[in-house]
Amino acid sequence: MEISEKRTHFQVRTFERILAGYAGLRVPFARYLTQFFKENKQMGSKDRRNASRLCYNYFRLGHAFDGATLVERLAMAEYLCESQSDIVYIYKPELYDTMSLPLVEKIAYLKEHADFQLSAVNIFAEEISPSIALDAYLTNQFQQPDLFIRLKKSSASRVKAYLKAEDITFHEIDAYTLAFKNGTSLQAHKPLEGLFEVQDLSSQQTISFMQASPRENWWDACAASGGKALLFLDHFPQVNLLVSDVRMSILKNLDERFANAGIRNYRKRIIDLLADTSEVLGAEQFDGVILDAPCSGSGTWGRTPEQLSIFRKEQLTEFATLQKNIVTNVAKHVKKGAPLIYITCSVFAKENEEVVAYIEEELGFTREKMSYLAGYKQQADTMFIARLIKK
Ligand SMILES: C[S@@+](CC[C@H](N)C(=O)[O-])C[C@H]1O[C@@H](n2cnc3c(N)ncnc32)[C@H](O)[C@@H]1O
Repeated sequence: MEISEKRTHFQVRTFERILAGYAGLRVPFARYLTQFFKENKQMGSKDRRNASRLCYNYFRLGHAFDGATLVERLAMAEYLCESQSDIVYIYKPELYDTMSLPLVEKIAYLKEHADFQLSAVNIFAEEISPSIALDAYLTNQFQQPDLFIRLKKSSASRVKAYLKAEDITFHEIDAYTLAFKNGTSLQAHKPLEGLFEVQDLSSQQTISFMQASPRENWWDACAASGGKALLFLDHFPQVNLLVSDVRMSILKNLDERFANAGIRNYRKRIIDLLADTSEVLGAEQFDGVILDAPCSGSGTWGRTPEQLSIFRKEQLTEFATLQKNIVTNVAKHVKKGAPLIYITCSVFAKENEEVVAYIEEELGFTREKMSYLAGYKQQADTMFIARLIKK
């Protein structure tokens, strides 16, 4: 399409208006944007797509080029995130010719010619675990992660045949895991209903840390809407599972998802893991506990890049304290010799390795294994998982 200065300026004005309205708010940007579009019904779908792209690209810059103007920063973000952009053509024409280079080369180019510092993207870079390949992780923040689905064993070939017939592009990670470019809409395809779960690749990979035997009693202590619980029951259908969360509303979503998956046999409780858990559980102990703890979510900031600008340092300490308090309560309900599976979607050592050290030193567990699920290598989220055995 021909480059129109007038159209581009208009897009930039809209972008500025959206950002000005979001300043100081601490809600997820996606929620704010949906509201903005509702209040601006004159915007067509193309305008909305464009505005969304500019904002998300802008957020991906984090704190890099903090001293530059808003429009200069937007142009830099467009340069790094896209291979073509009218905004770069108009506001940073000197960069336009190198736009189609691979991302790593564009980063190298900006380092040399524009004093770009990759570590400025995430001002908490020092907190990121040494087990994460920092440059690869930060570079990956400039790309939107893929959409992943998990297929039911019984319907995997049916789903793949349908996708091929409908010409929907996907990448097969393994027999039951498919990746799609983000923005692919599968919800609209009625024949696929109930045949898959949307679940990030790293989240799917957590199953390799959970071995369970039939008739064992397990507890998913932060079940939310049941992503991990569904995965777990898919692999270990004969296990008795208790699911709990502090939020009643999210457990309603879990009920719906379990019903759609045909799972009826499970126990469900509302449990605040910061309160006295014996009020609900008594002295009950489990053959295995999954603790997918509340965390900064920094391993998923590729999907919520606004966090690079709005996350505060105090929050990291608050999360680490919360995690230690929660795990102290949960640990009492693990049988001797049984596993506690500790999971976060964070890349910060304070929420991961340091919590694992606390569990070992203060709560009487031995670490069997721990690992980062390095989603940044596969356009997915990054997660942390540890398997600890009660002594
Ligand atoms: C990372 S999410 C769990 C995601 C879920 N396991 C899944 O796979 O979709 C963490 C959950 O911990 C819950 N949570 C936060 N504080 C809690 C508390 N004090 N007691 C119990 N659950 C809590 C949140 O409501 C949230 O649903």
